[in-house]
Amino acid sequence: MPIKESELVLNEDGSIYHLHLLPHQIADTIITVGDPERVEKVTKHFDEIEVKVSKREFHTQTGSYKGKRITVISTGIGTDNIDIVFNELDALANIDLKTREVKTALKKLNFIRIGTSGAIQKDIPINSLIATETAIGFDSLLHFYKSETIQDTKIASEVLQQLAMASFKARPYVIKGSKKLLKYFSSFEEIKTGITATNVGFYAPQGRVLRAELQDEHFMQKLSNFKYNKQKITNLEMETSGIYGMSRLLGHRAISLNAILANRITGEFSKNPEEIVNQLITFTLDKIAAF
Ligand SMILES: O=P(O)(O)O[C@H]1O[C@H](CO)[C@@H](O)[C@H]1O
Ligand SMILES: O=c1cc[nH]c(=O)[nH]1
Repeated sequence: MPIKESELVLNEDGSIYHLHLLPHQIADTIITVGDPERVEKVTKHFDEIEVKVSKREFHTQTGSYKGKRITVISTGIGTDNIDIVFNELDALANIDLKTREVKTALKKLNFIRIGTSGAIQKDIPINSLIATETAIGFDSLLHFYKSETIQDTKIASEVLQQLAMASFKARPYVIKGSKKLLKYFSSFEEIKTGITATNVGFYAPQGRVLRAELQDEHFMQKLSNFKYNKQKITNLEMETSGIYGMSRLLGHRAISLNAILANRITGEFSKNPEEIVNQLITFTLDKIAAF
């Protein structure tokens, strides 16, 4: 059955609705970044760029780095955008946009997030790098998909219990990244592995107070005290759970690489965020080229 026009939405030129891309414009290896301006900071290292398309916060460039074809796309902030970006990239790879039928041979894409994050353990320094082994989602994106079989419900129940979360908040879900990509990227000494918590905002959802009061003033303390099999939650950001969830649902591989800009326990913020983000960019590109 062809997918209806209201579900698989295409623009007049046949491109996919929000990303405005055509199937041949994406590579099998895709770097996601939050900030649209970070796309060029990655592709300035490329040997050549063949595609440049921008719509809303979704800026895409495809080209090659040391002979490897790579797409770089900005997602903007949050797992709501991840829902759009991952469904549309998967559609470009795995749905025939002319017949509107799912292809019989499905492609497995490799997703690598180059993002920024805040550490919630004292011993994780600012300007260090963390590869996410396990993501804890405080957003509710995955609950809207049939996803029970891909979730780690044991860790999720522990989170619910140890954090004593109010029942009106979304139930946390837990998803692992790609074992293969984690093994590869964490084999380099520049990067450590960790458990990343993803939440729906930068302020109260990450325990920050400017003027508005927190519903649960102990949330951050409970998050940094959380323990599962001696492992602690290392860092907080806003996309990884969605990226891991959508990748698993759609049969792709994903790894989230985080440049630590803030340490929420010591109260420090990087004096030169650009420098550590650039280090993560060159680290990632070189490792992708050698993969
Ligand atoms: O630097 P990016 O990749 O956007 O990632 C982090 O920074 C943003 C918040 O400042 C959120 O998107 C968070 O996940
Ligand atoms: O503390 C931080 C730093 C970067 N990005 C986040 O989401 N949180």
